[in-house]
Amino acid sequence: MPPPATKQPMSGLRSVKRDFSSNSLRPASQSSTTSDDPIAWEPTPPKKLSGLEQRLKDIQDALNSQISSSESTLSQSQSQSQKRPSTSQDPPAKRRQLPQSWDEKPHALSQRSRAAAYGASSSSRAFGATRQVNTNETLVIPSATKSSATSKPAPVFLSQEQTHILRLVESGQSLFYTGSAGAGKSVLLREIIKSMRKKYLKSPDAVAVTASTGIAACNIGGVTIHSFAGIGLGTESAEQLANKVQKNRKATTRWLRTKVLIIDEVSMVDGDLFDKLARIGSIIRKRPEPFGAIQVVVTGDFFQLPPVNKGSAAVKFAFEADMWSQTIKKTFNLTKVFRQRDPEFVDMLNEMRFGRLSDRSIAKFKSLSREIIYEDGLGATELFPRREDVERSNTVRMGGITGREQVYNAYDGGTIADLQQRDKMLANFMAPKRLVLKEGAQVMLIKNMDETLVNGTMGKIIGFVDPAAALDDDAGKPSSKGAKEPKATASLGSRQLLPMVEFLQPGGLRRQVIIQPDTWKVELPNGEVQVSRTQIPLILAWAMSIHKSQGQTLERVKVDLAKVFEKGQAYVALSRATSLDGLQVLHFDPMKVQAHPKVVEWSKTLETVS
Ligand SMILES: Nc1ncnc2c1ncn2[C@@H]1O[C@H](COP(=O)(O)OP(=O)(O)OP(=O)(O)O)[C@@H](O)[C@H]1O
Repeated sequence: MPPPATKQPMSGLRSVKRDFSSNSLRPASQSSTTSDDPIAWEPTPPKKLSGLEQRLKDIQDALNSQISSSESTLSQSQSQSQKRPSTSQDPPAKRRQLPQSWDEKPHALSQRSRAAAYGASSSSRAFGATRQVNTNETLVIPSATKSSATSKPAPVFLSQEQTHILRLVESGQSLFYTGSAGAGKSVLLREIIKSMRKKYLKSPDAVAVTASTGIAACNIGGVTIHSFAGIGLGTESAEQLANKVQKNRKATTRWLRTKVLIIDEVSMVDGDLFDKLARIGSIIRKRPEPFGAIQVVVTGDFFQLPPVNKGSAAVKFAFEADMWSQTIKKTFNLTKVFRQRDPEFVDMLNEMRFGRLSDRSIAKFKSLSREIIYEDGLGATELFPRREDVERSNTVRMGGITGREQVYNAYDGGTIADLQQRDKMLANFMAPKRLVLKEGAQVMLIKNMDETLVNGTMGKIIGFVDPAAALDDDAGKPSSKGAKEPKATASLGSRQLLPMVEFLQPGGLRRQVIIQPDTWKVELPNGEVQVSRTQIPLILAWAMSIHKSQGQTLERVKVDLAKVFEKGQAYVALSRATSLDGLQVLHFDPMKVQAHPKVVEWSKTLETVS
């Protein structure tokens, strides 16, 4: 029998590919210690591995090989079907030795901490105890038992649609591209930024990377559009703002040197602001064209979060700006959805995006109120509209575990002198100023580390490692290169314990990693670092704000729609999930998932070309 035809997950109006012209658009310590000292890490890690970093790498490598060997032990005692089939071509297993100090401290610690982290479970599986609950109202997701140090997902290749847009940008076209949540807008944007920076290699400040909000800007390594433009809050008229910019040498230079202006998350850019920016560009660059003839590349999804409302004034979207159609010469809609593979879920989300839910989808969303038990012990991330709810939820969960605790205070830097503005900008970083971690805490990685450890990967703290002690045990011994490295700790600064996390990867694979601090920067196109933060790239992940979740891909999501108040919020929250099985929705109400009428109307004016 031929296999049933599989449906390709596509975004809304998926039978058509849109390519519309502007004309059609309307305008580890031994005891329970808590360290609270600031971390004195250097903001920029050295390229060459220092002695300490090399030691951490050795520990990590040894840990990886240990995971592999423990997996084979586990496999033997379990079903043969879980074994990786071995072939005669398999290379012999390479045995790595843990440094002596690791055996004495972190490894022993890791055994203890697992017991603490996973409660009564004596299972050798790291992710929690199993629960034999399976009723009609409960979904039980069994835990996988595999471990992995090196699992690699397929590399991402741009789709034809994405490549086409990239080529147009490379040819100098000003354009806007959109697409539903998970259609690969951010992936494409990263390629566009890379390519544009390569194109203007000799004048790095020619490429201005901006976004509507600080969080979105941080996600793409750029600045807010306000910051780029040098307009403060931007409340004055375009002429007054241009005057202000002209008095600011740095801001004027930025406007003059920019050849490509990238604006991400445009749904949150106010229409009046768009017009003002277009006009300021003309004035500063003394060119009549909008933005003074800078190539403008805009992306975002107007069905997601709208501009922040100014009091009682009606929302004005960027596509309503007078200058929109004069600036944007081509508009594209990415039609293939990557985040969700299940066509039913993709269709449900698209119906929600357009505010046209079928009875079937409503019934399906309502059925998602069931409890989900993840037997590997990693729960869903609950998404809340308000930050206070996020903090309360994470604090309550932290209070419920008894593992050892470590406090990491971020090291902040940058050129901004205005303390209020600096604090505001720092608050946009995903990394908090003060990060409290505990053994057993559910965490999310907030940096891409490699192909499998990416922003959004979930895990649990299984212990804290003292890398400096590991080095001291060998102090005075020659390094692999023969040189003594007694001062290697200087590259990391303090002797603070580093968290060891067991991450859960696609397919249930587990991976243990020691997490080192990382640095986030808000950088102007000329390389000036306005603010920077060095912190451990982890956040507590029992709860997260919907605002911060924008742009994220999450496997386990819980949303209580009773708390959602803004149009687009429900769509953003629910579309973070990769599957229906990993999504719990409480108080589903079709009224809560309305699309903004202006956006629905606007989307109808878009010309479609097959
Ligand atoms: N060409 C591609 N091939 C395979 N996977 C892709 C491709 N493009 C994007 N993805 C994957 O799809 C997921 C969603 O991508 P991305 O975050 O870029 O979507 P988005 O349109 O920006 O979503 P949102 O609007 O929700 O922020 C990511 O996991 C990403 O790795």
